[in-house]
Amino acid sequence: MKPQPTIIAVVPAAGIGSRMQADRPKQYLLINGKTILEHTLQALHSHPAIAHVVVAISPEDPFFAELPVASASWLTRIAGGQERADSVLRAVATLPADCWALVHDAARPCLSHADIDKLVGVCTQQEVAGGILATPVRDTMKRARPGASQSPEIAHTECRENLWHALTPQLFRADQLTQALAQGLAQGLPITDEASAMEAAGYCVALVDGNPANIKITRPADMPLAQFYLSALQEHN
Ligand SMILES: Nc1ccn([C@@H]2O[C@H](COP(=O)(O)OP(=O)(O)OP(=O)(O)O)[C@@H](O)[C@H]2O)c(=O)n1
Ligand SMILES: C[C@](O)(CO)[C@H](O)COP(=O)(O)O
Repeated sequence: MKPQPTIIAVVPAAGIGSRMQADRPKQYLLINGKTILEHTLQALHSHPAIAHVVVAISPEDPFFAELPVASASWLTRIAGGQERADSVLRAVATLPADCWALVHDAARPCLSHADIDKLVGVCTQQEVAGGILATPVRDTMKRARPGASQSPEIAHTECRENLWHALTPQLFRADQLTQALAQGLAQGLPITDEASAMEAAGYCVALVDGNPANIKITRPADMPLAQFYLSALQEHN
């Protein structure tokens, strides 16, 4: 049995939530009386394997300082960057090299402790550089013809065998992730999650079958679904 590593959660929360079309960044919208960000931070902080939380906040953000959690001793705020990967790199680069970074979107509040346990278990017991929560694709996948049409034509059907949706958290050693992110960004690669940087750097990354309720709140239609999942989750975490 490998020793349990020190795990620090990293929460990218410096986005503007443009697709949500709200009056504030989506991580500050309320569900059951708390902001989405507070739900996410609480889900991470309340897990016994997580030693500390680092949250990336936009330097122009006027909301975070008003949250009670802003003064928590278990939380460190750092300035986010232009893109999600920049925010994550800035946060992970502050971590001790030998700890593990558990990177989780602020926009995913419906995270269960069971899923964190599953991810940590695979990453500490399998011979992999790290892993990500993910769910196998269930639907037939279509590639659209390029164009700005609201209802584009189908170009072709993609093979969905071995195709997964990447979720978060994504768990890697802080030193390896820092180097992989910096290298991927310097090369101009499309780094939309931590695993894409680690893959580009040649590392082996595990797919860990996670709960599909762990949705990323992105558009207005996601809010009632997130409220349903959060209410169900709060009986278990
Ligand atoms: N420069 C950025 C951009 C995004 N994020 C964070 O990355 C997570 C996932 O990104 P996404 O869902 O795309 O959030 P936004 O970028 O805010 O949304 P949009 O693309 O609709 O503007 C979110 O918690 C967001 O706050 C970040 O920390 N720094
Ligand atoms: C990291 C992520 O949530 C995995 O699916 C996703 O890539 C974030 O993408 P976004 O466009 O930054 O929301």
